[in-house]
Amino acid sequence: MTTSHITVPQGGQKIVPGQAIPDNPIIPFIEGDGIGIDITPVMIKVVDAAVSKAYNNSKKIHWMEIYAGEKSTRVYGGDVWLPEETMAALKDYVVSIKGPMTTPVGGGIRSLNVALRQELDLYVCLRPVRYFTGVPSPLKRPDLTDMVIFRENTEDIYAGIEWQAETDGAKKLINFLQTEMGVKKIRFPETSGIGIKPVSKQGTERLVRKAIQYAIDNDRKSVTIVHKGNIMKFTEGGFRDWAYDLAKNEFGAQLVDGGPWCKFTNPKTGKDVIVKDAIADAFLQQILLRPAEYDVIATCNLNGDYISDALAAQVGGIGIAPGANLSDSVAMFEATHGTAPKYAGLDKVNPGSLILSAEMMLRHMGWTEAADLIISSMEKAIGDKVVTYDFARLMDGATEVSCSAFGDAMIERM
Ligand SMILES: NC(=O)C1=CN([C@@H]2O[C@H](COP(=O)(O)OP(=O)(O)OC[C@H]3O[C@@H](n4cnc5c(N)ncnc54)[C@H](OP(=O)(O)O)[C@@H]3O)[C@@H](O)[C@H]2O)C=CC1
Ligand SMILES: O=C(O)CCC(=O)C(=O)O
Ligand SMILES: [Mg+2]
Repeated sequence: MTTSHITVPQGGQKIVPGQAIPDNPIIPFIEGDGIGIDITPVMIKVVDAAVSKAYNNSKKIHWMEIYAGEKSTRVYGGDVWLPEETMAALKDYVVSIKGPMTTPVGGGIRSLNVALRQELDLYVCLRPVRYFTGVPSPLKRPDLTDMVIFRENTEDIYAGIEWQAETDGAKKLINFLQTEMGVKKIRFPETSGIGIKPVSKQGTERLVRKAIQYAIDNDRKSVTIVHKGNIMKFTEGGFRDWAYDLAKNEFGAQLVDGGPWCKFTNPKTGKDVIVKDAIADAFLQQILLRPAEYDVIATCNLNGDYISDALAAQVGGIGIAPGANLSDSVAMFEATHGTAPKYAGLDKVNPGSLILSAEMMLRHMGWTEAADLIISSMEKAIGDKVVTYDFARLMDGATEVSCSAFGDAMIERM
């Protein structure tokens, strides 16, 4: 493979796990497809301004562009969507941020986003959902929505283990299921595409452990296991049972009123933490009607994907929904939304989601003063009704600004 399209920035230092974050860390970034070209430079400009202001120029991120997706095919040529040196850099530099990447529907390449999460074993997809005062929302009380989603990021049907209808692979698997496994319920075997949904005890436990620990560390009142275990008994149902077992075995949770809900005392606050569960369809209506009853959410991959966008809509849309993909050693931050192709290159969309993902990154690095500046300046810009099109179309008296002008509006308010 051709290598060395990556230029390591002069004067920057690598973040080394277990050591203090240097004042001049090298942070790899992937620009992203579609609106990546609009939002990524704005994110970098806003973060640089916040860091410079917060630390009086004594700290500075050294950004290192690495490539994946469509830009990678232009830089590396032909079919190179995810170069080896990109994977190596993401592992080696430990903390990174990425724009969205396109995944074609039906045929074509499989999701590069999913490939990154699987290959780096970024098993937690962490997506906090909170309300910013002034953001237009379809709810009467959007401020009651304050949840943190822990979406399992490496397993489930989302992983794409599937065979196209009428191919040798689909025929072979369907034949195996019918002849060796006694399966009689495939309604149209000749024309079925077929997929496999792996959900494991280990995968569930490591995700739920992080969710419960987050509730402890952040004084949250409950963890809700969201699943469809009534129908998919051994995958989603397994997820629910393993999650409850973990709460009991590792955190000492005791049954509430005979169960299945349980609770334990937060060792840091002395308060109760409730561990409960909800079936995914009912959960989706309850978060709209009774959002205050939900707090930390732990769920399988596909449920987490749906819930992320639904919850984001409650607090103003995916234009400001941030996220992180985490393993025990690597953290890769990214927006919840996709490449929104119809807006690509128009300098129009909301850069808030990627900027708030960078805010999570700064907090992860312990650069809380810069993170706080990002939050406060975004609150001020929205409070002044200086917003991008997505908010402006729902707000009375708003000043609609471009993607880059919204970044500038934040910087002016730091
Ligand atoms: N992690 C990743 O990289 C992700 C990648 N994708 C990929 O992105 C591609 C497009 O997916 P699609 O389903 O259209 O979903 P998108 O999230 O890209 O866009 C859907 C709609 O959400 C709104 N939106 C998205 N981003 C913003 C923003 N920054 N500011 C304001 N509004 C925004 C727009 O709404 P409106 O039209 O109302 O203005 C847009 O049309 C697909 O290939 C998909 O696979 C999808 C999700 C995540
Ligand atoms: O990989 C993709 O294209 C979609 C990913 C997605 O929707 C998500 O991560 O929320
Ligand atoms: Mg999604």
